Amino acid sequence: MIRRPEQNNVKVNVRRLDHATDLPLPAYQTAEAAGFDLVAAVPAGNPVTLSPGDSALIPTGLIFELPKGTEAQVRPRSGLAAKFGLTVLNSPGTIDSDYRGEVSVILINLGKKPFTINRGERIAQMIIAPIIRAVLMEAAVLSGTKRGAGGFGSTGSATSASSAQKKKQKPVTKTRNNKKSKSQLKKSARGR
Ligand SMILES: O=c1ccn([C@H]2C[C@H](O)[C@@H](COP(=O)(O)OP(=O)(O)OP(=O)(O)O)O2)c(=O)[nH]1
Repeated sequence: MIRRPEQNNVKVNVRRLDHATDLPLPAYQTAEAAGFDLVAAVPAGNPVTLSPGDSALIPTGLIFELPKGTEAQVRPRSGLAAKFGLTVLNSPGTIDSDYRGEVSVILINLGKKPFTINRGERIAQMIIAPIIRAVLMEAAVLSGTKRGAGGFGSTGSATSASSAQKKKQKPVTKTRNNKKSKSQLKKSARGR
């Protein structure tokens, strides 16, 4: 269901820990931004440098009290990913609504150069989203579908299982004595 933006607003209590009181509270940067940025609450005099391939748990100094029925997702910032190869290792990180600990961001440097994370640096973004909780019911028989167990590229690509199957089923043009004619041999030599 598409709702007007103002209908989507939910109040979220957020507590700034002692090591983040001087850092700005997160805020949406545009009227319709889906997420707000999280900043690094690393000590000012002790930035974290990630060498290529390294990862680290970066504190945000924030604790959220998410409303029941919601979650928060920690996602990468595309600018950092595109420019430096810096991304969120477990993206999207899941923040449960009953979590009352500090939110941390697991950053990994997939780039080619070391990247230094300074205090206050915008390192990731957080999206608040509704969740659906399933009531799992064990069942021995499940309803049938057209797809069945097909997956992992079973539809739509030239190399898919179904088109490979079709190729297999293509009738073979036989020549006398089941041998290829000279012209056919020439054609297959050209890769047709
Ligand atoms: O990027 C993340 C992911 C998780 N968390 C916090 C909030 C979340 O509610 C809690 C647990 O996360 P998750 O369920 O992903 O971790 P787990 O490895 O399954 O641990 P647990 O057994 O504590 O659930 O850790 C973060 O601060 N940052």
